Amino acid sequence: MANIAVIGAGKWGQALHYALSQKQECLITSRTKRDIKNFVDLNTAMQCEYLVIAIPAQQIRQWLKENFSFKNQKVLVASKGIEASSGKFLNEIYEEFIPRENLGFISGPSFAAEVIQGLPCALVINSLNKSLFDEYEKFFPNFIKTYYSDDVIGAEICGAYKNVLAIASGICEGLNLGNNARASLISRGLVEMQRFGSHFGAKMETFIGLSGAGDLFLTASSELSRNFRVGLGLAKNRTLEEILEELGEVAEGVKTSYAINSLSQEHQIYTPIANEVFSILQGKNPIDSLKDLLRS
Ligand SMILES: NC(=O)c1ccc[n+]([C@@H]2O[C@H](COP(=O)([O-])OP(=O)(O)OC[C@H]3O[C@@H](n4cnc5c(N)ncnc54)[C@H](O)[C@@H]3O)[C@@H](O)[C@H]2O)c1
Ligand SMILES: O=P(O)(O)OC[C@H](O)CO
Repeated sequence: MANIAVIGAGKWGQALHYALSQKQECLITSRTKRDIKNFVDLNTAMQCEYLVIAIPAQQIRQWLKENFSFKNQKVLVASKGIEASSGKFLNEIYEEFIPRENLGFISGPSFAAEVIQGLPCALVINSLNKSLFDEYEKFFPNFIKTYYSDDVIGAEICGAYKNVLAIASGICEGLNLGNNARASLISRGLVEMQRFGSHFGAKMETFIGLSGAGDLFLTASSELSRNFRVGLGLAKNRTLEEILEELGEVAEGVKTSYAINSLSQEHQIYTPIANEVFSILQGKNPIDSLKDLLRS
């Protein structure tokens, strides 16, 4: 009988299901039935001791309220984002439903499209409970190297913030600003997200590791990133509605930029790149944003 299940059968849920099926049977469930091996209904999945939850950040609170009842499950959160309506980090939302010692958060550079092909990758499992890492580590296949960190807030901020910076990088690419501009944007973005993170207690080392620089470099330099593609579309003056409709998948950086904009105002944190992404999403011309960034 399988003891591990993935909840959410989008791109990342399916890739994690593929990876976690290499060494043991792994169940998967979703709102709509899918033709995937070991697809089960939600109730069956919820009987598992280990649950990997891969649904978009903005839907998590509602999903937990409607579907989750705690029976000592050990939960690995696979989403990357900050709740826009409240500015809450995912660990704060999850802790309203699940004790923190039963929670872990995945971070690091990991395009689902590559994981589902079994290409090598390295991930971090972040938890205040090291034994949760020890238990989950055994489930991962040989092509994924797992690292442990207890910096839950640092990993979360990296995973969420880099999506906003990937939108900025896509805009930079779409405007043909060149390699120098992109390298400057990415490195100043790294400094910016570290400044934001340290305000909330994140550790410096997290930003220079897989969760920070690793995921930022990946997402901000490839068209495989949905967030990067949102930026490309914005640079071509396409509307956000058109871009998201064509994407057909979640681009967490959009709503996360709203959350960062409010949090940075509330806590007086200097976040110029994220603020410009927010303004562009509100209709500001990207060229005006560029001029303002160069002046600030
Ligand atoms: N795709 C990747 O490469 C990747 C890698 C790492 C992390 N992530 C993160 O994983 C999360 C999911 O991304 P994805 O790529 O699977 O997105 P996706 O758009 O491919 O799929 C999202 C899934 O969530 C489900 N969903 C949407 N609203 C829901 C709700 N209210 N209740 C239950 N399920 C709901 C959808 O049915 C869909 O199956 C995001 O936070 C993303 O940042 C994605
Ligand atoms: O396609 P994106 O932009 O959602 O990025 C996917 C992953 O977070 C990369 O690690």
